[in-house]
Amino acid sequence: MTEETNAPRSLLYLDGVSVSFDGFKALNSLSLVIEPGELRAIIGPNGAGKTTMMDVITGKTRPDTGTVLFEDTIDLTKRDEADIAQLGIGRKFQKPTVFESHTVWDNLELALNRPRGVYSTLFYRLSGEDKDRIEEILATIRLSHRKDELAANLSHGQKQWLEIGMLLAQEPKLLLVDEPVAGMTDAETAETAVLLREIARTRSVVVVEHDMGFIRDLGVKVTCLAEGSVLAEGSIDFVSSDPKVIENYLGR
Ligand SMILES: Nc1ncnc2c1ncn2[C@@H]1O[C@H](COP(=O)(O)OP(=O)(O)OP(=O)(O)O)[C@@H](O)[C@H]1O
Repeated sequence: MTEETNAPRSLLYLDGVSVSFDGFKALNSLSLVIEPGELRAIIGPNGAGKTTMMDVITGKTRPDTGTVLFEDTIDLTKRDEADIAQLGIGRKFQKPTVFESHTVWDNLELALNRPRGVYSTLFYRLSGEDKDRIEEILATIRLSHRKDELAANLSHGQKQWLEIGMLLAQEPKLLLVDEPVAGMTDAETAETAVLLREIARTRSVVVVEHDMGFIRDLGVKVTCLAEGSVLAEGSIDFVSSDPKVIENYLGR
């Protein structure tokens, strides 16, 4: 028995999820469970269904069959994309999309999850609490020393971190991150593993990556997808020594 009896058992629950495009099964009875506070790595060859899985979770694509539940009871297949974002699922696409002509600070301020509407937008003043939250995010994303810099002047890796920070400003319960380290320097890649582990102390994170060194650095449970379903799941050593994974992915 845990003390928090109301806490969800699974944050995200996918069971038997299938999606077809013109008869081709992009997802083929995919089942996956993410626990509250879990950091999970997803690997798999091109076309394995990783992006389609993210699209199903965020409501961009409707599954043909299967169950997709958030916090045990919320049926995500019945919600639209805006609803799902509001429920606390944030998604970081591969390319950074920050406001280049704004400062790092302003990018985070714009992303803060605060009441919207004409009145609140016109008369909104940043509270002390909001400022503290922005400072905290800046520290998490390693950009405190660059807060007054225009986002355009950041390195590619720093732009990725800033966008992660903008998602954190919305306090997601689940953060989906697509190939964050593509194009990063080795130092930025190593730092990103540390950063995501820190973020996962306060929320769940699902990260899709091809960079096996980075996946190893993360040191978390790995799911390998192939042909739209789970091929193998477990520690990186377990998954990377699985003959099916070697044949379908690592050995290619
Ligand atoms: N909107 C669509 N219409 C038709 N086919 C699609 C569509 N979206 C995805 N597919 C197909 O579904 C399969 C799975 O694609 P998906 O993008 O989910 O794979 P992935 O694992 O993310 O691959 P990658 O590592 O290359 O990003 C691919 O064969 C792809 O061509």
